[in-house]
Amino acid sequence: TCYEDEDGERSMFENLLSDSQAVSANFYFSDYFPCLGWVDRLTGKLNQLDKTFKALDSFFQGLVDEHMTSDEKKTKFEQEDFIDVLLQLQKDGSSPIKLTSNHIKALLQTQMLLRVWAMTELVKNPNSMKKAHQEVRNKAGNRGAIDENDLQEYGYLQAVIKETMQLHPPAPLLVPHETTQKCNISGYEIRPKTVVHVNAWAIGRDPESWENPEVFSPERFIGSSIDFRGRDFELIPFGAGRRGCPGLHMGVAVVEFALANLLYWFNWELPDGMKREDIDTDVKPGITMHKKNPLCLVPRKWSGN
Ligand code: HEM
Repeated sequence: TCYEDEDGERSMFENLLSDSQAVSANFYFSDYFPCLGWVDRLTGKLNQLDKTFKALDSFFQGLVDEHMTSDEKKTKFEQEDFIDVLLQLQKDGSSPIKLTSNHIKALLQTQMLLRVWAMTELVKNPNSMKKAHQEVRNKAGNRGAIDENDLQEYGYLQAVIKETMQLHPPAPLLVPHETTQKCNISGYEIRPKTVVHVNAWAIGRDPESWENPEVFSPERFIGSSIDFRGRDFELIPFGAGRRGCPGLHMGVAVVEFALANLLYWFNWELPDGMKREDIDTDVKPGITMHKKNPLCLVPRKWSGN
C-alpha cells in the first residue's frame, strides 16, 4: 500500500528498510567461521550493520516515544492504535509477556508485512477477495462497523491469514536457535551449540506437505485442523515449542481486525493502466519478508450495496 509522504518520512523509512534488508542479507564470515570475524570488521561490514540497525531502531523508537509523550486524549475507537494498546499493556502489566520496547518495535514490522502480503494476494486473486468482502460485509453489515468480538466468526478471513503466512511468513527463517545437546538428524551428527536456522518459508512451500503450495488458496484451510500454533510442523510462521511466539494470538487478532476493516470499508482497485498480472510478489533479500516493489492500490469507499 502507498502512504502519503509526510516531510519525506515515507521515503526515509523506505530507504532505512532497504538498507537494513541489504545489510542483513550480506555474507558475514563471523556467522560461519567465528575466528574470522575480524574480516567483517576490516571490510567495514559490521560497522555498516551497526549503523543501519541503529538508524532503523531510532525511527521505530521515535514512533513509540511520540505515542508515550502525546497529551492528546484518545477515545478507544477513534484514535487508539496498535502502539497505544501495546504501551498500555506494558504499563498495566496485564500482558502475560513482559513487553519491552524492542518487542513493540519488532511487532510493528510483522503486522505491516502480513497486511501488505494479504492484500497483495487478495488483489491478485479476485475470487478470494470477493469471498472475503462478502464474509466481512455480511457479518458486520447491520452494525456498520467491525466488532472485534466477532473476529472468531470470520472463518474465511482467518483462512486468508493462514494462507498468507504459509506463503509469506514475515520471519522466513524465524530467529536463530542453538542446540543444547548432541543429536542425530538423518544420520548427521549435530554438535551442541550449533546454530540452527529453521526455514519456515520453504516448509510452507513443500510439495510433500501441501498440494499446489505456490497457489494462493485459503480454501485449503476451510474444514482443516491445520493451524499455526506450533503443533502442525508444516505451518510454523510463529515457530514452535518453548521459544515459539507468545504473542501469536494478539498478533493474529490485530492483523485480522485491520484486514476486516480494510475489506469492510473499501473496494480495492488497481491504479489506471495497471493489470492484475503486473502485481509481483518479489521479495527484498533480508531477514524479514519485505515486498520488493510497493503495492499501490486505489481505495473506493464502499457504499453499502
Ligand atoms: C503476526 C505477528 C507476529 C509474528 C509473525 C511473530 C513471529 C515470531 C517468530 C517467528 C518468533 C520466533 C519463534 C521461533 O524462532 O521459534 C517470535 C518470537 C517472539 N514473539 Fe512474535 N510474532 C508476532 C507477534 C507478536 C506479538 C503481538 C508479541 C507480543 C505481544 C510477540 C512477542 C514475541 C516474543 C516475546 C518472542 C520471543 C519468544 C522467545 O524467545 O521465547 N510476537 N515471534
